[in-house]
Amino acid sequence: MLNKFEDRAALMVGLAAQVAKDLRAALVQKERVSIAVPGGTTPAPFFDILCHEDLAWERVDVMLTDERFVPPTHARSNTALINARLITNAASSARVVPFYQAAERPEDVFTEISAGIDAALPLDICVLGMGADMHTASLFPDSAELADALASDAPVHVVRPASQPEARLTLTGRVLSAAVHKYVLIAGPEKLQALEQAQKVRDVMVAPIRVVLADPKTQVFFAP
Ligand SMILES: O=C(O)[C@H](O)[C@@H](O)[C@H](O)[C@H](O)COP(=O)(O)O
Repeated sequence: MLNKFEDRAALMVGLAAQVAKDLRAALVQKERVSIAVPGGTTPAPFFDILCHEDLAWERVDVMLTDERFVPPTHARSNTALINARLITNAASSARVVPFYQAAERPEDVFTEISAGIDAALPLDICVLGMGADMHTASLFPDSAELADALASDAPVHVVRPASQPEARLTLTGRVLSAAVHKYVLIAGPEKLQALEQAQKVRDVMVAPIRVVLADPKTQVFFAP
């Protein structure tokens, strides 16, 4: 389902209201609730609104959908992004599930990070971004590891997409598609065009966003 908003401010308010509603409903049913959120340049205004929602954040596990394997001091760190913009104000008591640990290579800390993520699964809510190349999380069409990252039984996978400057850790296709509530947050005409293309393409290797688009319950939140 496509939820179109008149502008980006309304988009971010609309998605924050939906996610807060889902969190509150899940918190009535479960002791702990888990949510995965994207990095990148789009979601920060969404985080700025969601972080003020009055709910039992101390019972919420927050994780990324993917992380560039760079330290939190790095300008491209998604961990730094959510620590600054989401894990603050009312949401400061949420528990962040680590996606980064200092190491030469992500493979060196994979077991520990994977175990921490696994303990917080299945996801109650997953908010995903999407690139103009129809990637989502760090499931990129130009990644030699894509087939394994889609099929893996592990919760995360190390990928080294040709188009990206650093190695990445991404939630696997299985984890993303198993989330109870799935949302895709996109803005701008280029992303809408990519979405329309992804809905025509049947091959998840060409359009990795199909890991969630294939589920008719997935909701897309869009503004021009
Ligand atoms: O690490 C990342 O970059 C994100 O998690 C990634 O999956 C992002 O959602 C898309 O690349 C869209 O990024 P933009 O929002 O910057 O267009």
